[in-house]
Amino acid sequence: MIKKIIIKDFRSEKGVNLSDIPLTYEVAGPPIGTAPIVVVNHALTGNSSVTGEQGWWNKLISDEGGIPLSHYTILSFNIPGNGYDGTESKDPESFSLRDIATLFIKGIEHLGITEVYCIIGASMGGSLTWQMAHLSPKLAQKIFPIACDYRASDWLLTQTLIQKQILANSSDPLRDARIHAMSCYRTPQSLNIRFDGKQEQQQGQEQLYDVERWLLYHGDTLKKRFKLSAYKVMTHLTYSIAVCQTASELTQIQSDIHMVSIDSDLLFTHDRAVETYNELSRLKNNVTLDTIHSIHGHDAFLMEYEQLNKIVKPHFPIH
Ligand SMILES: CC(=O)SCCNC(=O)CCNC(=O)[C@H](O)C(C)(C)COP(=O)(O)OP(=O)(O)OC[C@H]1O[C@@H](n2cnc3c(N)ncnc32)[C@H](O)[C@@H]1OP(=O)(O)O
Repeated sequence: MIKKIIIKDFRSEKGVNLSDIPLTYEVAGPPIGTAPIVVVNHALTGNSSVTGEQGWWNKLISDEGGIPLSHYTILSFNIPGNGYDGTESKDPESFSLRDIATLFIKGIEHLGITEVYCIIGASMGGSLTWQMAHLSPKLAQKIFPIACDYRASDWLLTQTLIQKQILANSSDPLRDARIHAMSCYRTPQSLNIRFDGKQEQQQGQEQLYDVERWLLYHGDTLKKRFKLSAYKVMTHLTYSIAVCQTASELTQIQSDIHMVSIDSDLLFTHDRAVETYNELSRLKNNVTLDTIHSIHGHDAFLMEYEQLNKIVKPHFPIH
């Protein structure tokens, strides 16, 4: 069930004073106060529905997965304006990722939570995890930033600009932005092996390669469940990832840091994660980096559950 709290006074990074910001969230597993709390941050097109039949990370967060749902309280906020929180943003650039992290921290305080066991998220949700821990260095015992970066790389800014151009100029902006995004979420190898140049005959329909039909399917599917205004909000948030300028500035985080990277990720590339880890682990003891080996690229955080669960599980013991 989606619940709502109101954040009373908030000054955004842009310097705008805002009052009464609705922040919606879901809780799964044991009620708040009865088990260690895990805050889960969603990515670009995600939402607060993490677990259960429709939950987007239900293969990670379940008694069979890496985070046993019977033993950990899962708290997940909707990013304001993501289209699942009942609001529609008039200005997609009103919040930065740092603003969202501040709002989530205020939300946690509002719910009376003083200790968080873990903050976890992947992709933009992973960057949000870095940002929350950087803003509130003692908030969580451990953090899991997965397939993400603490600062938008020039490569990510390149892809974001393409996304913005498509959103501004296409006659079917959400579909076309999704198609381009899917090409960043997979690898050439993943698509080449899967589709192998095939072209299924479709009676009475335009003849397309299977990969083209798959891309169009994803474009059309997103249009059915996502608002254009929300996609613009989320695209701006991706653009605004700027926790700090150098990895050494992340040392102020007091939580144990468990980074996870995907060796074939074309969006948040593995070499950047290794650089961050090398710099951080030189200065700080409690940092680890695990690598998911996959041909699929960025999407592997939603596909390679055998590996992801194996990495995460030892950090979520059953008490
Ligand atoms: C900055 C950030 O935060 S980025 C992070 C954002 N990440 C995302 O949004 C994730 C995007 N990726 C997806 O959504 C992926 O589909 C995943 C990772 C969830 C699942 O990947 P896969 O298991 O390979 O599934 P796949 O992509 O093939 O999707 C399956 C669907 O495609 C359909 N499909 C498969 N092949 C074709 C084809 N040739 N033509 C048309 N449809 C097809 C299937 O019928 C199925 O439909 P259904 O979901 O309605 O049942």
